[in-house]
Amino acid sequence: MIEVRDLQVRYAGRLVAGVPELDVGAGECVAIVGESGSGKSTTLLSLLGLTENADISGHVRVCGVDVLTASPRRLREIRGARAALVMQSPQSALSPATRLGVLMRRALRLHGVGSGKDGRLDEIMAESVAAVMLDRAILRRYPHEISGGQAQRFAIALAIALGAEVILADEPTSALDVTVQAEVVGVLRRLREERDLALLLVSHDLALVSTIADRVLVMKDGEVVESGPAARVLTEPSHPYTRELLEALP
Ligand SMILES: Nc1ncnc2c1ncn2[C@@H]1O[C@H](COP(=O)(O)OP(=O)(O)OP(=O)(O)O)[C@@H](O)[C@H]1O
Repeated sequence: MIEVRDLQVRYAGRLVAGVPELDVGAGECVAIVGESGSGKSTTLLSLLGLTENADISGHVRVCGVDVLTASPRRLREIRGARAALVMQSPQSALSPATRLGVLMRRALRLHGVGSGKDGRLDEIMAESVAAVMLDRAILRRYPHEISGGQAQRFAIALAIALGAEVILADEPTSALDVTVQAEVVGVLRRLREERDLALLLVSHDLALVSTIADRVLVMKDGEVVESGPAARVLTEPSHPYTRELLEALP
């Protein structure tokens, strides 16, 4: 689903993200961890061709599309629909005067989901909301009427309704309190298993990562300093920086 080789992202000549190798298959979860400014978000955004003004080299394939050479049209086809980005505070990205149901319906129509005469649109919306354990009544609410955890789950529901095969999540739970974080992670974990989603997660929260990721990439100052199975990296880190991150855990 995601295949990265020798990715280098530079701003004004400075290397801000260098990733030699990153693969995420269907049903897998890979996490990128590291301190603020280490290049995690830049890596994630570059996978959808969303790093404006950056010089990018290497090979990036997402859902079969060669991202670095694809036309804007081809990129628009995978963005949102096949590969969805879930950000830290999705509420701010939602139009404030539009009910969530209207917003979801528009997004689905835009991508041609549930179109035709079979009237599947309502069914798809109801199914996706149920899949993230939200009450259907949420579709009648406005963005300011829902909590951060609900907004996060709605963003995931939207991705599912659109038929996403890949979810790229940037600090999906860091704005939430601990109980709600666990709920959102639980939803992601279940969906990954039930729907074979490929999940790439950016987080500075190693405790969270240990509960969901199969593999971990540790980034520092724009470079991957360590990578491997989560169980190994998080228990027997080989790089001093990873040890530092682990020691900083409460
Ligand atoms: N559009 C841009 N133009 C110039 N520099 C940028 C741009 N976007 C990011 N950077 C720089 O790239 C580096 C990596 O930033 P990035 O946001 O990827 O880090 P991060 O690890 O995700 O940090 P955080 O956890 O704080 O989001 C930073 O030094 C940042 O200032």
